[in-house]
Amino acid sequence: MKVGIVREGKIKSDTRVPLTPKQCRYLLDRDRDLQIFVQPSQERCFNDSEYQNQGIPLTENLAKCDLLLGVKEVPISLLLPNKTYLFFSHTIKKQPYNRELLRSILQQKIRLIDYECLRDSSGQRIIAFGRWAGIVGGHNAILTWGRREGEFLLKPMHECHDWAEAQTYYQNLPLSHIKLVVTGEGRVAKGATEVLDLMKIKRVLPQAFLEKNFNEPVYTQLAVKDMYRKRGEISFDETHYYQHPSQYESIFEPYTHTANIMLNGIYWDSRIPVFFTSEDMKRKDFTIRVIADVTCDIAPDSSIPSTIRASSIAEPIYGYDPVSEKETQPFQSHCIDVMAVDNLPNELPRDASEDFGNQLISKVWSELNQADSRMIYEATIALDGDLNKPYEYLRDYVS
Ligand SMILES: NC(=O)c1ccc[n+]([C@@H]2O[C@H](COP(=O)([O-])OP(=O)(O)OC[C@H]3O[C@@H](n4cnc5c(N)ncnc54)[C@H](O)[C@@H]3O)[C@@H](O)[C@H]2O)c1
Repeated sequence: MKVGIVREGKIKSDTRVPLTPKQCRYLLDRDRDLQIFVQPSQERCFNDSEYQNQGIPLTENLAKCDLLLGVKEVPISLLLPNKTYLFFSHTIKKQPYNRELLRSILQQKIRLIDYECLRDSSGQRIIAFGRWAGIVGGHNAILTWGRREGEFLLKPMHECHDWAEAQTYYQNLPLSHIKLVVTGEGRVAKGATEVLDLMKIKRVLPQAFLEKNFNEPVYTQLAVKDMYRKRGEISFDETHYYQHPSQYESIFEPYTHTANIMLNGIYWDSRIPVFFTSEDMKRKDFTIRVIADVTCDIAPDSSIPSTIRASSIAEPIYGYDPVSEKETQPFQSHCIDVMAVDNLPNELPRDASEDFGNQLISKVWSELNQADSRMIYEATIALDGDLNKPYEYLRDYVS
């Protein structure tokens, strides 16, 4: 098999890679029939010479490759027809901004396998950058609070050499008695709580978070049962909830009167209740002043109405005025600060890429070589110029 690693084209400053130079070498040493080529790039967190030093040839033209690996969406103008591509396509929620991309993939008879759709037999995603998004999201939430309150300046993660350096700043942060609520229990939420634990922010149960005053910074983490209830019922059936989220309503409101900081780490789609509305955000007793929205769906199709755009690593924070519902300068007392960077793992690209490549090698690589792999079939959105069966529901989106 001939594999090509494409140069990232969507966000040039996205420096992540699907396989590090050493991981390429590892794979080559174990498979004589494998060849790997890398498109040169000035931007990658692993530079061209690091690939060359591992004996991986650089080439602009990847036309000879069977499988092309990227991270973010490959721009339409760079797609090669009739190839197999593996990248995050952000099409499965019918995202309007990627409709043309999927159309073009179909027209060019490209086989598209999406990392986001690779799942194990229990339906769990098996490869993701989520933990790193959570780690950087947790860091940025506290960084934003420190700047907003003028309490301290935390070095931005992307200015740290690596994750190990960032951790050295967590020991003695002069944090006031904040209350921070983390939503979700997946990779993002776990990464975020890793940071909060390292900062020695005390973890408390949701009920204590709502009812007690603390003389130290605290956080709580909410599972789905803490965030939703079936309309007209008290008991909560998680299996039923996941099957029919639209029959449920949010019970997040008490946290909007209690928390200072919210870190959103759930998966969300339009069937799922929103946490609060823009009207709720206008209320005087809405205490949340910093929202680190790692989930980062853009309003109005978002669980958080103040996420009106994605922000960038260079300028991660914007203000949101709840009265005008418009963007403002950050760090103003009457406004809420929003951190909505949509490529957070790229603040720690080497750590995140290495972790991602390890997951790709250990959980996916052998499946790619099996013609009848169920895992690959179910993650294949397009092939032979048509939608794959599990993605038939995208027909109206592309037609
Ligand atoms: N901003 C970024 O750079 C960035 C990077 C990676 C991931 N993300 C986003 O973060 C979100 C979470 O990613 P993850 O890797 O933690 O996913 P995950 O699958 O590991 O976890 C998702 C969590 O969301 C919650 N959840 C799932 N279904 C839900 C539902 N129907 N209703 C309410 N909550 C539900 C659960 O707590 C679950 O554990 C995704 O939307 C992902 O796209 C953002």
